[in-house]
This record gives sequence, structure tokens and C-alpha cells, in this order.
Amino acid sequence: MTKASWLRTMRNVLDSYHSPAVLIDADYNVVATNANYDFRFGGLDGRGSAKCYFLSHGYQRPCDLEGETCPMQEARENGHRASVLHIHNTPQGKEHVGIETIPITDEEEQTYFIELMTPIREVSAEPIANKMIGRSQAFNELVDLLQRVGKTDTNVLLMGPSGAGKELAAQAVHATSPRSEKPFVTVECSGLTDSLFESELFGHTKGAFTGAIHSRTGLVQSAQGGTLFLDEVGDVPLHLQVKLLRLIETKTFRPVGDSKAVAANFRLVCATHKDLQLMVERGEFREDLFHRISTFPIRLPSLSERREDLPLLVTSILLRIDDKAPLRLTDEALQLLAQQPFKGNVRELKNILERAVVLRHDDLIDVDVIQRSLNLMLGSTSVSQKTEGLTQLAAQGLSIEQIEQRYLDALLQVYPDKSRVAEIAGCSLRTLYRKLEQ
Ligand SMILES: Nc1ncnc2c1ncn2[C@@H]1O[C@H](COP(=O)(O)OP(=O)(O)OP(=O)(O)O)[C@@H](O)[C@H]1O
Repeated sequence: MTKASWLRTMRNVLDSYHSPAVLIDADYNVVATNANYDFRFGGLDGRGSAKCYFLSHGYQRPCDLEGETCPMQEARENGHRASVLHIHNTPQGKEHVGIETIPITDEEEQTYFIELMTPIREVSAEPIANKMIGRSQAFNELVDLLQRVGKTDTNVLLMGPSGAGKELAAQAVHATSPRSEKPFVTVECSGLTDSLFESELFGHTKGAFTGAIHSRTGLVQSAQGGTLFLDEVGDVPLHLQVKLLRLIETKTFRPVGDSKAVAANFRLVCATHKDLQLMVERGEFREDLFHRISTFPIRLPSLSERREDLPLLVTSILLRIDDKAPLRLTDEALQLLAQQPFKGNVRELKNILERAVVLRHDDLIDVDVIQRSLNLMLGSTSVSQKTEGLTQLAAQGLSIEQIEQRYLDALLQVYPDKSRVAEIAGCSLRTLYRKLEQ
């Protein structure tokens, strides 16, 4: 077979793939593309060939010399498939793409590589209002893990500081999974009291207890076929953890008041900002449950570990706040933001920007407005002053519940908006109302 006819055959092979695919020679030249690649990425544009690193990234030299992993090099060295996550330039802007590189040889024993590309839709490298956003190395490593585990049915434990995006990451795992067409159900574990735990999770029959006028479907049943997301799993009290363990181990549950066990079918994703391993050592979290839920642990980077993403996040959040007005920050305003420690991560950034939008004079937000927005937060030190004497309260012999009530009362005196209070207290609005009723 001549080289030309071998290449023709390879084009047919590429066309048999549903995803964008290219054929690359050992010298980084893309020598053939399939129709899907041409449609999404613009093709070779009449050129016989082009360097893969130039086509995908605009680089003048191979990716590894630009500080990125080159899947082709790995495939060449190991002689088997290699996969990485890259950000590619496309006619639609920068896009996260999963790349799988397969080494092959032609009849003259020359090595070529087939590269299959899977555009990753759950995240974005461009400012978009409602997606998980980022471009930094730390973010890309996170996306790579979410994608890999997303395709399986493995239990995932998302760890990381508050406001870093654990819930968004859980949704990305679900959206990547074969269960994506089924429900994604969140269980807010903080604030689940003894009496609520079972009826919330497992549901109850009519008349199961006083006040159970109707039967009720539990969250586990609602997640049937889909993903059950246990948020703040570290907040489940020790004596209730055994019930969770039983559910996870047996994949069955019994609605309150029902004698029959029901089969549960869900994929488990948990999240926590607590150090569960330390809690296990202290006897605050069951070791068997910890091992069950942490099959695939993923640590989310804090915002300070991915500061390069700040400008992109700012644009996306401004778009989310108002997609009609072309809101922007001056360079000086962005610099002031970049100096903030962001202990509250993306959620804190969002709050600063929301306040700035309220305070702004026009669509270009300047440094003074950002400073005023930051000052408003500093002004809320009255909250910490009000809550400072917690240890004294404990010394008075008050229970955790009583201290919690005082904390919430202090927050309510400063913030009339209960959603804001729930956000600061780190619980859902529903949980806040429940606690206030108590
Ligand atoms: N990468 C991201 N891109 C865009 N928005 C983000 C990103 N990460 C987080 N956010 C936003 O920040 C806020 C907090 O995110 P999320 O609730 O997922 O954090 P969390 O880690 O689950 O917080 P907590 O531990 O307090 O529950 C949300 O409004 C979310 O949309």
C-alpha cells in the first residue's frame, strides 16, 4: 500500500470516531483530521499539515517545552495510550478538552498517533454565567480528576474549604456520569436532627408518627438511578452515622413506619470542609463510614491556590449578576481584589462583587467601589464582637444548641436578610428556619 492510500485508509478510520480525531506523525505534524474535528476546531484550513501544538495552543514549540504535558510523548515512551486534559484554542474561544493519544505504526514501521478529543462541557475556560470556571493548572488538575471519576460509579469524597466549589464539583461529577439524565439530589447534612434524619432521607408512611398526615418520599428514593450528594457529611452526628453506613453498605432503606426494605440505586458523592481523618482519630467520625465514602478523595484548591483564575472568575460572576449590563472592573480595582486573602473563596469573591454592583456609579467598577465593598465586610466586625465571648458562654455551662441560638440571634441583629444569615452560618435557609423554630 502506498503512503497516500494508507493515509486515505486512516482518514476513514478517523471518520469512524464520533469525537473529533486527528492523525499526527512523529514530528508533531497533524496530517489528517476527521469531519467532526473540522466542524468543531476549524480543520487544517487547506494546509496539507500543521504542527499540533500550533493548531491547538498557538505555540511555536511542543507543549512540554511550554510547561504542559504532551500526551504524544508519553504514548511514544510507553508505547500505549496516554490521556491528558488540555485547554485548546477553538473558534468558540478556549475550551477544556480531554485528549486520548493512541500510538500506531504504518507498513514501514513508522510511528503515528491518533488523537481523540472530548470537549468537556461541564466546565468553561471562558467567562460564562452558569458554569464551573477556571483555566489554572490547579483547576485543570481538578477537572481531570472529576472527569475520570465521573465516568465510573465510584464513591467520591470532595474535600476543601468552604466556598471553593464543592457543590459545583459534585454536579460536574454527576453531569459526566452515565446517570446524568437521572436526578441529582442534595442532602444538607448539617442541621439534620435525630427525628428528621430518617424521615428526610428515607421518607415515611402516612400515620408513621404524630403529624405524618401524608406519606412522604425520602431524598434517597428521589435520587433513584441518579446521584445522592451528601453535603457537609462531617456534620452527621456520630450516633446517626451508623444509619448512613447501613444505607451505603446494603443499598436498602426502610421508610419510617414501613416494615418492608426498599432497594436504593444511587451513586454517592460526599463533601466536607472538615478534616475527616482527624475526626476519625478523635473518635468523632466512624472509621468504617470514612473508608466507605472516601473511595476516591478529591481535594478542591482554594481560590488563593488558583489566583490566575481571578480575572476570569470576576468576569463570569459579573455576567451572572447582570447579563444585560456590560459590567467591568478597572485594572486598579482588579489589583485591589487580587490582594485579598479570600478565606471564603469564590463565595466571598461573589459577595464582594455583588456589593460592588449595588454600590457602583456606572458599568465600569472602580477601585473606590471595591474598597467600599470590602469595608462593608470589615464593618461587620460587630458580628464577631457580638460572638466573641463564646468561650465565656461555654464557661457559663450553656449547651452547643444554646450557644448556636445566641450566635444566630447576633447575626440576625446585624443582617435582616435571613438568606444572608444562613450563608454566613454555613447552613441552608431551611436549616436556619428549623433552628430558629427550636
Ligand atoms: N469554579 C467556579 N466557577 C464559578 N463559580 C464558582 C466556582 N467555584 C465556586 N463557585 C461559586 O461559589 C459559590 C460557592 O460554591 P459552592 O457552594 O459549590 O462551594 P462549597 O465548597 O460547596 O461551599 P460550602 O462548603 O460552604 O458548602 C457558588 O455560588 C458557586 O457557584
